[in-house]
Amino acid sequence: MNRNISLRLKSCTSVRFASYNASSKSFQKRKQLETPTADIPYKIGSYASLKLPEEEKVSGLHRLVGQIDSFAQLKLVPPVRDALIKQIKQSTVLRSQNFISSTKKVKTEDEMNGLIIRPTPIQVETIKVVNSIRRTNKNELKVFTLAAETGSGKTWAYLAPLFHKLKIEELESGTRMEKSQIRSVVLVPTHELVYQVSEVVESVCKDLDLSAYRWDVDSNFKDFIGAYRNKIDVLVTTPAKLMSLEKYDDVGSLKSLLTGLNFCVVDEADTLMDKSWINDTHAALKNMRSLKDVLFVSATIPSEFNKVTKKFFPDSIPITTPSLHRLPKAIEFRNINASVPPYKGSKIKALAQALYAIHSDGTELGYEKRVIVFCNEKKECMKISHRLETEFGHDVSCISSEDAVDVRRSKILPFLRHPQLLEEGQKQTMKVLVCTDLLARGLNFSGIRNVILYDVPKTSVDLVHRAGRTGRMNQGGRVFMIVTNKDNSHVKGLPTVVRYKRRLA
Ligand SMILES: Nc1ncnc2c1ncn2[C@@H]1O[C@H](COP(=O)(O)OP(=O)(O)OP(=O)(O)O)[C@@H](O)[C@H]1O
Repeated sequence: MNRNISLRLKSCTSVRFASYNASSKSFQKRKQLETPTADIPYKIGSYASLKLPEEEKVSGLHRLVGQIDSFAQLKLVPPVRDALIKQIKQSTVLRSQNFISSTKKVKTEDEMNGLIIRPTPIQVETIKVVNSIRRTNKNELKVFTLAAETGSGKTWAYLAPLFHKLKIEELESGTRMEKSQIRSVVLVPTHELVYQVSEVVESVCKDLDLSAYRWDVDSNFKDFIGAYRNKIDVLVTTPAKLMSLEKYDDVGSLKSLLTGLNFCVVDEADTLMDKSWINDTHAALKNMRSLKDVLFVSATIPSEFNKVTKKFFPDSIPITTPSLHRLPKAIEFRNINASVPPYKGSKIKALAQALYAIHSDGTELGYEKRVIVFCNEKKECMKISHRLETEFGHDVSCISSEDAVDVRRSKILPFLRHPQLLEEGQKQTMKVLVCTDLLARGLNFSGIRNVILYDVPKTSVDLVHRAGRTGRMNQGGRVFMIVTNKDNSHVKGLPTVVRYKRRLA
């Protein structure tokens, strides 16, 4: 960081995050709204954007969570269980703060080191329900809507039953398993997610002697068709990219290409079922005629998504966790009021000061710090990152949908991988990523400790996704939201809502 600027900032104010006058009327009013005991859902915008399934449909599942403490208690073929545990261990960051079952109070040394992996609530529920549904009609379509808080291990919640079913089918059909088919597909909204999910899928497929294929912008049709002729066990792609297969002469029709496809996951379903994506998602699903299991997976259930799934799949089975629509408990949430001195209404100054405070707060010792800044509008991102770089000397990357996919990937990578160790005696470094949440949705940023919301998110859905890039899998994280006096009391009350674990609506 530019030394002059950091000194100026330091002299302006000590590390300062806004506080409110506790005697003011608005404070008193807010206090009433935030009564910790009240389990009334808390709205961010002017209307409720989130919806919960009926209590009686999920209460039995919630009871299950306390009863199961090990993957061994869940119905999974042993190679799948072993591969799952191996992959999770490889991907864990900062082992000592890894997920440890809350039902078990005494932590052994292995647990403290992250060597014992226990299923998270959403993993318990999904594996139990999807793997145990007994079919009267073996070919009957079953649709599941699976929703749990961000960073709670939803990827493995759907991959475990998917791999389990693939292995069971193989055992049942022996050597009669047909070639030239796609057996399952995982649909995600962005190329970044195709990459992230397929990395996990590919590594597990190797252990399970299955084949994975990533059909993405940089894939080549000749390779794809070669893989298809040998059988693709898991295809990872976006709905639009899947539909693009229709344009190749060798394919004939997408329906025939997808004959034999039994299992489909629609990951980040709240995005893939919203109005800008639904046409592609719907078109892709319509081409899958032999589906037996469809899993819609999401961190939130927006009202619109709830309406659409109810309309198309009235018998869908909800699988949700007790903490759905609450921010992860490991998150500490604070507001920064940009209307007060020294910012005097300048959000960019408030942001620069927050970054400076994070940079010098003595946390993450020995590691490069990484901070993610979310804005509401694409065009704002460029402006903000430019000013942070030129006026305040920060090391900033800005993701834009106009960047080529590989450029975007290289910008995001330093934030996805584990934090880098600094060399002995090296001065603290810090990288900043400025983006909108669309490109960051679902990305498993590894060990990110600080997120800044430059703009107040427009809905609870946006808030959940953005804040959820930190505090993943019970690792601690801080979220700072820049507010102004113009924001309403509901917005200003969010830190208390998060502290008391109130549900968002
Ligand atoms: N049972 C477990 N114990 C410990 N770590 C786990 C477990 N299951 C998954 N993880 C790890 O937790 C991290 C977050 O998982 P994942 O990305 O699946 O979260 P998610 O619920 O899909 O989040 P989002 O809603 O943001 O997409 C990953 O690094 C994953 O390897």
